Amino acid sequence: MAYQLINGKQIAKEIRLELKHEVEQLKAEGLQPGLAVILVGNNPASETYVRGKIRASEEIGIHSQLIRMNDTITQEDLLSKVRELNEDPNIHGILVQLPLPDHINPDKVIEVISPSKDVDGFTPINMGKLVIGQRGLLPCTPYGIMQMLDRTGISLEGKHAVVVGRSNIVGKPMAILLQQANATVTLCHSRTVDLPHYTRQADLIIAAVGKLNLITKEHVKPGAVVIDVGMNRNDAGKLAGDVNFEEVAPLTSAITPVPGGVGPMTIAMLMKNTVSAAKAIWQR
Ligand SMILES: NC(=O)C1=CN([C@@H]2O[C@H](COP(=O)(O)OP(=O)(O)OC[C@H]3O[C@@H](n4cnc5c(N)ncnc54)[C@H](OP(=O)(O)O)[C@@H]3O)[C@@H](O)[C@H]2O)C=CC1
Ligand SMILES: Nc1nc(=O)c2c([nH]1)NC[C@@H]1CN(c3ccc(C(=O)N[C@@H](CCC(=O)O)C(=O)O)cc3)C=[N+]21
Ligand SMILES: [Mg+2]
Repeated sequence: MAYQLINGKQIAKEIRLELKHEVEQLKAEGLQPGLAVILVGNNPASETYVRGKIRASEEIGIHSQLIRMNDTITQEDLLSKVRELNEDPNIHGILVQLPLPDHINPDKVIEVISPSKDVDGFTPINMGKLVIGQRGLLPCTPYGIMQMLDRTGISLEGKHAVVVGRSNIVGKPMAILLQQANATVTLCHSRTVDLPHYTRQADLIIAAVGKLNLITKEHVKPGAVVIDVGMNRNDAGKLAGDVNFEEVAPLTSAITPVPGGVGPMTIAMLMKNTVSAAKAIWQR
């Protein structure tokens, strides 16, 4: 069966181009959006992702500042840095790259980020707004997936969406957004008994676990749409998702690849949130 390969890389490129034009206009009016990225330590995966974020900012014309901190830094010093950025008028978006070293409590760090500069959408205020349906900054990965589905013309109304993974940064906000788009949502996790029983009923599967090849052909109903959030390394050391692409893709009506699917959308939405934050802060 022919399936549609959802080209997240291309959709993300289009969004970045739209943002570039918007930033050109804002700059002409005297506003340059600014993003600060804090990277603690030198985890190689984090280095790659942060580089992607800085590169996208430069391309769009967003002022970016990369703040590197040693992994021996104290939690208090990290909190002070965030508070300083909260007060910096040239910075409209603050992102603290996760994961953080074990001696730092990520919840404490996220909590001090000003909600109006929280371009990850991770603060309790923005998470709370999401849950009660108020406008706020949305978490980039679920937001990017919603944009990707929308721009691909995949409707959600009345569909059964099964989200696998319940993290605060992907699975949980994803389930909320899908439900707000009138899908019927099932949220699965590591204690789910008989995962394929649920995923086989899905019109849309969102796999956000972090386990190579977790989703096989036995998990998928013919014609389903499959979105792969996972970022894993396979035996050959290559990036691969949670979905066994080779065997699953022919069963689907549409599927995202890894790389080139959800990842680039996440970065595009970070850029979108930074522009939105800049406009909102500027207007008040
Ligand atoms: N492309 C992108 O832009 C992004 C990709 N990622 C990637 O997505 C993946 C998930 O990230 P994240 O949400 O942060 O990960 P977490 O590790 O925080 O969460 C993983 C979730 O998967 C669940 N889980 C674990 N094993 C199973 C299983 N066998 N069956 C069903 N559910 C299971 C866990 O359940 P429980 O709650 O019970 O522990 C948990 O809810 C990772 O590969 C990450 O690298 C993440 C962010 C952005
Ligand atoms: N505060 C915070 N915010 C995040 O948004 C955040 C985070 N911490 N910690 C880690 C996860 C992971 N994440 C990704 C972003 C882009 C790609 C991405 O661009 N992936 C490319 C490939 C990149 C490569 O080649 O390695 C792709 O899928 O095509 C992947 C993963 C954001 N995260
Ligand atoms: Mg991807």
